[in-house]
Amino acid sequence: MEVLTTKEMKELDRYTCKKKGISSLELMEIAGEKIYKCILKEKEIDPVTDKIVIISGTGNNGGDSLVVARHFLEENYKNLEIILVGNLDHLTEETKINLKKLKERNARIYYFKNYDFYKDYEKLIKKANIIIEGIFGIGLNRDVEGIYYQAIDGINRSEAYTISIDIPSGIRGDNGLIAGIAVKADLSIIIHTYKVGNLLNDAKDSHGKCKIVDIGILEDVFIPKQFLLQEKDIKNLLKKRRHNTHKYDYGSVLTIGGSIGMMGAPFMSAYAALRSGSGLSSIAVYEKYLDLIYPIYPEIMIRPYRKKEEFLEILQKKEAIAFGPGLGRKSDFPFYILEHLLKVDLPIVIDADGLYYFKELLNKVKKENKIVITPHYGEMAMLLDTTSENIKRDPVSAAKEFSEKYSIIVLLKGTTTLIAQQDKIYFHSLGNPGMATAGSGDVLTGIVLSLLGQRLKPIDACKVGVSIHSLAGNLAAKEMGQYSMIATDIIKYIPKTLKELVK
Ligand SMILES: NC(=O)C1=CN([C@@H]2O[C@H](COP(=O)(O)OP(=O)(O)OC[C@H]3O[C@@H](n4cnc5c(N)ncnc54)[C@H](OP(=O)(O)O)[C@@H]3O)[C@@H](O)[C@H]2O)[C@@H](O)CC1
Ligand SMILES: [K+]
Repeated sequence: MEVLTTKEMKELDRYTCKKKGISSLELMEIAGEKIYKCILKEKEIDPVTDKIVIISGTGNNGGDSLVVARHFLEENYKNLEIILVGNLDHLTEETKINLKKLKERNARIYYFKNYDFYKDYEKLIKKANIIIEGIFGIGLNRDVEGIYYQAIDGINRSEAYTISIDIPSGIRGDNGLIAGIAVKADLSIIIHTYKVGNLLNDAKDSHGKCKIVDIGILEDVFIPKQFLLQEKDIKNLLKKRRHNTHKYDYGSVLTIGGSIGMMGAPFMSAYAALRSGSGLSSIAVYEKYLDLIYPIYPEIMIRPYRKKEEFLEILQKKEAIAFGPGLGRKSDFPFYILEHLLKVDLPIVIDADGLYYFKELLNKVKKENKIVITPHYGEMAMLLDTTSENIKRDPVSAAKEFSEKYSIIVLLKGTTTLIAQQDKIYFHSLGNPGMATAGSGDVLTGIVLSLLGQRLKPIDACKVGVSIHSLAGNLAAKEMGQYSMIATDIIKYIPKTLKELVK
């Protein structure tokens, strides 16, 4: 399923109208009807006892909500009030026409034009047990203030079941950030497909359940570049094992990492790799730190190195490398190691402190390198010499531009994780907030490492890797709860996840 920018969505609206020979009013009519039907499918509403308030803005999102209102009215829903928020001079043509149609049907319409109306607004909302809001859609272009702020605040104070049209009002369509305040919906009915703002940053905390409605948008000349990853997209990428195989067929993988106080990180990566199917999994650790290791997992080999020759020896027969978990930033040796790794033809996943060394060696990256980097927003900001706030504002461009510039895959971790391969972006949105816990990233690194070692293409290793990580994380959250789950719990549920995925 593709993910659109707001600009692309608007262009497709226009294109569809032109190609089908319909007006944007007619397209709004289709949207309104589909939204109305979707509401009734999702929520049982009694025409006599339920109290519905529909809150409309002056733009076309409001227009959609007014069409919905008309359908309720025509189907004899008795307790229906409509509140129009904003200056009537700003009504779009389509919204103006739909308002007129409601007036002709004697709908109960109220106007929230200034602060004086707030008390009445509160009263109306208090009575409602269902709110449908179309204050702002993807046309939101600045912070929410004044009566708009009050309108949204009122909705959030009420206990009514809240339905947002296209996107909860106050969420920015292109980055999912809250513009001062945003509706907290129970259900969001998204028109045509996900827009970027339906997925990133604050989106998940405001949308509630998401439903998509098809309004017949035409995409015949549109080449999508952004996609939402779904379970079906990764299902066939992992094959059943053949009998006539041995451990080297599943890859011998190596995690390079560990330093004082951070020995758990490479262990989690190496162990997650084993649980994800690697034939052999080793840790390369600087000899100085050897005494700090307590070998908790007997299946993992520990390979100390002191000099370059010893390190080269360890690399033999390895299929893939993870560079960075718990590596620290105190020594220069990792520079030499990474410099060497960039010269040999091995897939490599770079995470955590490894990214700090990688930044210094960016000029040595070659097109033929198979590199995956797995930064979170803070690490992406470090790589781009900017702030996390800037990355939040436009994570898609940050990941895309970095991937394009260095011909590497950027797996940018967040509430929705992005995987950028040049100009193509995959959104992955299945995890849960319990996964924001120490070592969770090391586990992801280990899973991706394992899949690279099993010779999946780097892009597929990322797609499958984030999916295994989140699905295992969701199982961990189910049993341990989001507060208590820890990174090793995610590893614990990799087996169950893989059993489901490879059938
Ligand atoms: N064919 C169609 O037309 C179809 C349309 N569709 C629907 O249209 C929606 C997009 O509609 P839209 O572009 O009219 O903008 P919308 O989201 O309603 O915003 C309203 C206006 O508010 C203003 N404004 C912005 N920020 C503000 C702020 N902070 N505080 C105060 N005012 C602010 C700004 O106007 P401005 O003041 O900048 O002139 C903006 O234009 C889309 O989400 C979908 O629901 C679909 O049904 C498909 C068919
Ligand atoms: K809305």
